[in-house]
Amino acid sequence: MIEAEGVCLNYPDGTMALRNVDLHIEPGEMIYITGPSGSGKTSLLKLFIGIEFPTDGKLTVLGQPIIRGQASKIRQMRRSIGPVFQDFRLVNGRTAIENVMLGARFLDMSNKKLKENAVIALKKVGLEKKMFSMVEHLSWGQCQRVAIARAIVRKPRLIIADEPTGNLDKDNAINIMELFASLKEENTTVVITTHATHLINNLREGRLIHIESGIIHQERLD
Ligand SMILES: Nc1ncnc2c1ncn2[C@@H]1O[C@H](COP(=O)(O)OP(=O)(O)OP(=O)(O)O)[C@@H](O)[C@H]1O
Repeated sequence: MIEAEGVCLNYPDGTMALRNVDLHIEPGEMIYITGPSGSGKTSLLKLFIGIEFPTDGKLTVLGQPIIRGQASKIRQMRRSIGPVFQDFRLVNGRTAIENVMLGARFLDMSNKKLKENAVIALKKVGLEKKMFSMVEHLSWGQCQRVAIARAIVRKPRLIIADEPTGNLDKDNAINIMELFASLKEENTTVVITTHATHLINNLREGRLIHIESGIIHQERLD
C-alpha cells in the first residue's frame, strides 16, 4: 500500500521536515501518526498524497512512485485515496450532501446511487439531520464530519486524514475513531495524524508512528 525507503523531505528554505523514513504499510492497516507541532506529520501525509515529493529516498503509494514529472499518473492514483484535509476544503454555497457527493463525482455511478451512498456516509458520521444545510451554516466540527463523509463515500482503498478529530467533542471523536477502525473490514488502509493519544489507547488496535523532528519511531498496538 505504502513503501518508503530512506525518504527525506527538505523544503526549499532548508527545513529538514523528514529524515530517512523507512515504512511499510499493508492493506487494511490502521496507522496513527503522532508527534509535537512541527515534527513533520502533515509533511508525511503530503508525500503520501503526492503534493510534495521526496528530496531523497524512494516512496511508492498504491504502486505509484511519488516522483516529479508523473502528474497525470499521480492524479489517477489520488482517485483511490480519500483525503481529509486540516482545512476541510468544502465548497461553500453547496449543501452537506452535495459536498459529500462531490467526493465520488468521478466514479461510474448513477446520481441516485451516489445520493444513497452520500446519505449512508453522512449517517456514519452522525450528520444525517444536517444533510440539506449549506456548509457555511455548519459548525467547525460538523464541517469536519462532512469532510470525513466525503472521504469515505468513494470507498477509497486508502484514507489519509490530517487531525480528523481535531474539532470534535469526545463522543464524536470516539465515533469517528471507531468508524475509521471499522474500515479494516473492507480492507481500507487508514492513515491519520492525531493529538488524541487518549483515544488511541482506548482502541488498542493498529500501529502508532511517532515523529520527533522528522525522525519516525514505530510501535504496534495490537
Ligand atoms: N512549505 C513549507 N516550506 C518550508 N517549511 C515548511 C513547509 N511546510 C512545513 N514546513 C516546516 O516543516 C516542518 C514540519 O511541518 P509539518 O507541517 O509537517 O508539521 P506537523 O507535525 O504537521 O505540525 P502540526 O502538528 O503543527 O500541524 C516544520 O518545521 C514546518 O515549519
